[in-house]
Amino acid sequence: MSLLVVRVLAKAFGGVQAVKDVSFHLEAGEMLALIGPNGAGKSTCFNMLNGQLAADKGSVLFDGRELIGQRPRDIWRLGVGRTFQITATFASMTVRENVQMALLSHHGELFSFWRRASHRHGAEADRLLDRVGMLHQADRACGVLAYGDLKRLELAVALANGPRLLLMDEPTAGMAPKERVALMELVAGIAKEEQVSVLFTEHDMDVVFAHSDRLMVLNRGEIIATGSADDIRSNDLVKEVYLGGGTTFDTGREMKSHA
Ligand SMILES: Nc1ncnc2c1ncn2[C@@H]1O[C@H](COP(=O)(O)OP(=O)(O)OP(=O)(O)O)[C@@H](O)[C@H]1O
Repeated sequence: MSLLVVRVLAKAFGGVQAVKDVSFHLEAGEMLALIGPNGAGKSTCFNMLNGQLAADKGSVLFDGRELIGQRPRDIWRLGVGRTFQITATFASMTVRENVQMALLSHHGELFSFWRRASHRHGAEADRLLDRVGMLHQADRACGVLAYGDLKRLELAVALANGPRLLLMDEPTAGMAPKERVALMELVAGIAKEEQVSVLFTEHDMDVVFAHSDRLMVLNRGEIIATGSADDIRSNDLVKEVYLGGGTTFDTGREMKSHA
């Protein structure tokens, strides 16, 4: 059985049907990209999957358990992690301390005072930092990190929870092209080696085509296409939605308009 099975998920805001009967599945270790123009419903989908937003209807089975109706914290505890468009780390703490905080939280030890916290889970924090290529910066304050390094740290923080599914909302937003490739190679490696499934949204089509096993295209709340990069590239409806038809997906293109 698939790790994640989403069935007829829907959400309206007033008269706007933001997500309309969305159904899909995600396998262990799979990188699935959810793409679509601005306002297509991607964030709304994500917010329902992790419990931040109540669905109007539908079902989200994660490893056989229903997530709809559960609180975000409980969904997170079940192993659904999330990284944000805006990086969420503590600027005054060191890189290592940020990961230690996440590990404390994972182990249900957040009642500890920080003085104790800084002495806990150091080895595990370093292992995670090594995994994301940040061990050499472990003692630096988070506030002075370059943006790309913050994103790596954010990934380590998400991994501290031992997720089996990672929801990544535009993980490479604001990064230089080279950094984008490096971050997504890292994520793809982790997905395969540790069998973590990744559902991500992304506007950079180079990133999407290079690093997803499968893609889903959302338009006006509905999935209009699912398939491999080649399937999606050659899909006339997708081209129409993104490009107004007629053209091809160019290298470096960011798909943002035509909602
Ligand atoms: N809290 C809200 N209240 C009212 N309308 C909303 C709300 N959140 C989203 N919408 C509307 O729902 C639709 C889908 O929005 P959503 O943010 O999910 O799209 P998106 O694909 O994530 O867009 P983007 O790529 O710009 O982030 C849009 O029409 C949006 O205006």
